[in-house]
Amino acid sequence: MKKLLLVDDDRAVHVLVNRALENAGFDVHAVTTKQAALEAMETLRPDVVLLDIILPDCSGLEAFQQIRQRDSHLPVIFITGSGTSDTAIEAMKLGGFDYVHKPIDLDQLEALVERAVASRRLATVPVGMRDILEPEEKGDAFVGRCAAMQEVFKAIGRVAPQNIPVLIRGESGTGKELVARAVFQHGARADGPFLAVNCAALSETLLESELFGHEKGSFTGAHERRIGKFEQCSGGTIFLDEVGDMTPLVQSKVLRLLQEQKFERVGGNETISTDVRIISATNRDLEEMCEEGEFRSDLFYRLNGFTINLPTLNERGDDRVMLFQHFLALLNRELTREVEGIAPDALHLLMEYDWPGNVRELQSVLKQAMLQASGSVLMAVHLPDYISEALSERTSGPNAHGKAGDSERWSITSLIDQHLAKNPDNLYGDMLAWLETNLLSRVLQHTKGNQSEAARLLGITRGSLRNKIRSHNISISQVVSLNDEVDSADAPVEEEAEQDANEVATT
Ligand SMILES: Nc1ncnc2c1ncn2[C@@H]1O[C@H](COP(=O)(O)OP(=O)(O)OP(=O)(O)O)[C@@H](O)[C@H]1O
Repeated sequence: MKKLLLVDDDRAVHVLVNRALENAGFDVHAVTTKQAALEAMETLRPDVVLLDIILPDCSGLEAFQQIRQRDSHLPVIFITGSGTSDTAIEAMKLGGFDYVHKPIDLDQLEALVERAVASRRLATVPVGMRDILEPEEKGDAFVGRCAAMQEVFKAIGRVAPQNIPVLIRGESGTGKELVARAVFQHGARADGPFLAVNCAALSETLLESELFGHEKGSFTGAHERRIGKFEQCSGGTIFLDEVGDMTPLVQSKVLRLLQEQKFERVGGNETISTDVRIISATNRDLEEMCEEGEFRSDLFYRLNGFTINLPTLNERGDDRVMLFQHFLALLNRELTREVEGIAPDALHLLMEYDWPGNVRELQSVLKQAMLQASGSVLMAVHLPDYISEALSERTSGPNAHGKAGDSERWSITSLIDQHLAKNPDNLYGDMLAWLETNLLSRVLQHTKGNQSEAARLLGITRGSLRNKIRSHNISISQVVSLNDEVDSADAPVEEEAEQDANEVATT
């Protein structure tokens, strides 16, 4: 259970917060003084603190500093009354997580404490880059024994102590966030703050304000000054996830920050100095984006002080078996089950499957299978149907489902119905992956493997098409060879398909 320490001398706030957060799974421990808070920290070991800015025995700021001396990564959210914003801003500059005003908006509070707990987890739960952690060890295991993963671990060890920006690249679900946490935890700034921002999750205005802060009145809704993550995180590390999704405006501001470690808040004139290390991650083809003018190449070079490339799950050989064991052990604990192994038929399917969603998909498939299974062994029937369907589709060729007689089986509605009947928990992702694979295969077949023409028809860039082909593991030569209409007159086009296929294989 997540533990929240509330420090406020107003007992009405105790009742309110308790009522709001216990439903969200928080154990709320309320005290009224700084002294009681410091004592509770020893026994309770809270995940987050909610601290009134004015306390009977000292100021909230003084209490904050003493709390942080005891636990430098503990997120502290301030509660402020009217007229105390300046003190709250001061606290943010010292590393406070955020603040809420009285009367407290309980929905906002719940969202904030959830984010604070997630942020603490990123900074403090150790990432063990060894084999599987023993169940009693606390932490997240970063499983990997294959050569490519050993290179990743070595790279983390080499670059973590240097104060240079690190760019982590890899398809979705390959473990980029785990790498970012490991770089931070093994770095010289491990005692400093670690904040993560997902650049794809916010609009341009909100992202700009989240990163750089804003002055009161700088845009509609900016009712007061706000401190941004770069200011809040001085002396620490910031993780910019999905960095390829930043707009040109935000890109130029981040570039200046990287060059000068200086910036202005949105709507402000004061130049603020900071000292942050940037770790960024993306699954996008930044080189292609630079060529297309979508990403600044000077920013790309600055972010890319050192690159760590994560292999796809398919490239990890027997690591997949280790990951099956690892997640079975974790899921046994989470679901209080005692599944001991995987039957040969299920293992065969799991080893043959392409895993477009990488480790995250593997985790979700095993969970779905465990929920289906009642005994101590996972069998093929417990796996989601799309795993065996993807394999039979691969053997019979992607155009097989266009044949007469198969139309009912492959109609989108019936496919959705089949999945719905199994009470899925990732139908959106599964269906999109299925649809995208079929769409791309069909169009590539139509263009006889010509990727430029396929990209034009699809209305996407060639780089984006190439990324999708790679992430769905589509073999262009196989798609083209299935086309009955390919004849000898198409030889030059086939050559291009071959060249494209090689390009996919080597990028
Ligand atoms: N090698 C690994 N060992 C154990 N768990 C892993 C490994 N790689 C990834 N995971 C787990 O898989 C899930 C997805 O990993 P993560 O969020 O780091 O991927 P990501 O590359 O950042 O994905 P995205 O690009 O979609 O944000 C997480 O639960 C993570 O703990």
